[in-house]
Amino acid sequence: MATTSAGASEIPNARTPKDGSAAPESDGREVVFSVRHLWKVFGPKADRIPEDSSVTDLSAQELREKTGCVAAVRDVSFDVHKGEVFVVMGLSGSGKSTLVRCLTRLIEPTSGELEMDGEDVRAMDRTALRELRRRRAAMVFQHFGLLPHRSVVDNVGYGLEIQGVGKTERRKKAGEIVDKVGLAGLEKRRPGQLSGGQQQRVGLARALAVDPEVLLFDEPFSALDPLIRRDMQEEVVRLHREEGRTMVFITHDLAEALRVGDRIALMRDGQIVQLGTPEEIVGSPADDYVRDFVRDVPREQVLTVRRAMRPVEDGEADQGPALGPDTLISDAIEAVARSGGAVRIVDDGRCVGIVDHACLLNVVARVDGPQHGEVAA
Ligand SMILES: Nc1ncnc2c1ncn2[C@@H]1O[C@H](COP(=O)(O)OP(=O)(O)OP(=O)(O)O)[C@@H](O)[C@H]1O
Repeated sequence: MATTSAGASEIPNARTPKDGSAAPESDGREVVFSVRHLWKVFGPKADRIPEDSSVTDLSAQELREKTGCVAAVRDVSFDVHKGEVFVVMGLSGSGKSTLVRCLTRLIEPTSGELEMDGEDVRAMDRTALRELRRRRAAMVFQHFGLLPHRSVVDNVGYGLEIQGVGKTERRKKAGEIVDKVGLAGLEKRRPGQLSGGQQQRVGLARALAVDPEVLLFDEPFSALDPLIRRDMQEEVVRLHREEGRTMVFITHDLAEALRVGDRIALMRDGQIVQLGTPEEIVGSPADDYVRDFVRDVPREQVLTVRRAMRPVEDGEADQGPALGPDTLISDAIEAVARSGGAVRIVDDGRCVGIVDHACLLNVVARVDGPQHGEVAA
């Protein structure tokens, strides 16, 4: 795959044909949620909208004027892979919350296919749905909904209580999770005696206590001040690294999306305009909207040397310092500055490219040099 084309051919398109021929590829990875042609329409005769080809291509505003309906989610298809942090990002009103609530049918989809672990979620009865929400895909909300008269440890154990787990076992398990999220020593406090960040940790701990396969976060940190927010983002990344739990994370904050996401689905007017890794979104924006969105991102902190390296010339393959192909441009800049010359990019013992001052600067300055895209990763 050429470095600059990364993502373009892999981006699952939100508006895939009805026959599913362009359904997203999962690269052989295990799929937790599989979503195909999902629609959620609010308004009169909403269920007719996805079927009616005379209105499905209208803009959000035209659709509203013509039908009185809002298509909060429009023909969206994607997979969430096991063990990834899948971020749903977009401006206010783009459909993030509606889409994620559709995954566990907290909002009932209008049409489309929806599976979790191969099971048809739309066909589930009330009992199966309750089980899904309680044990399999737990939601962490922005307003954490803690019980004010209960202690931290009892709030954390609440989900276990609902499951009928006995008090001793509940307290033991809740105590372990309290430690895990950095609340040790605060077990007996009431939520009102905690800071916003600590309360959010309790909310997170409560979701973790039931050991769900997937954690769904709805803008969990947007009410927190920036430093605590940063702390919580690191907490999520740490938990994810240690446990490999699958997470779906809604945010309208690009920096947050880039920090926590393995892949990001960028939404606009109910559609996914681009789905890719942070590097693909920042390095190969799908259209002007995405380009505008990522314009102020410090590219050197997101892009790797794969996008900067030039072909190896005679005599360069065996000498000089080496870096891995996943090294961030910012780290490579430091390495090149220290070495005073070119640095080899070595993958699996093989020199696959070279970075020097010029090609690193080209990426930072958004100049596509002649080497750009010519080196196979
Ligand atoms: N119950 C409803 N009835 C009618 N329209 C709705 C309803 N819920 C959401 N919408 C509309 O659907 C669109 C998507 O809303 P949604 O809340 O999913 O967006 P969002 O990206 O999560 O926004 P925010 O970041 O502000 O929470 C918006 O235009 C919203 O007004």
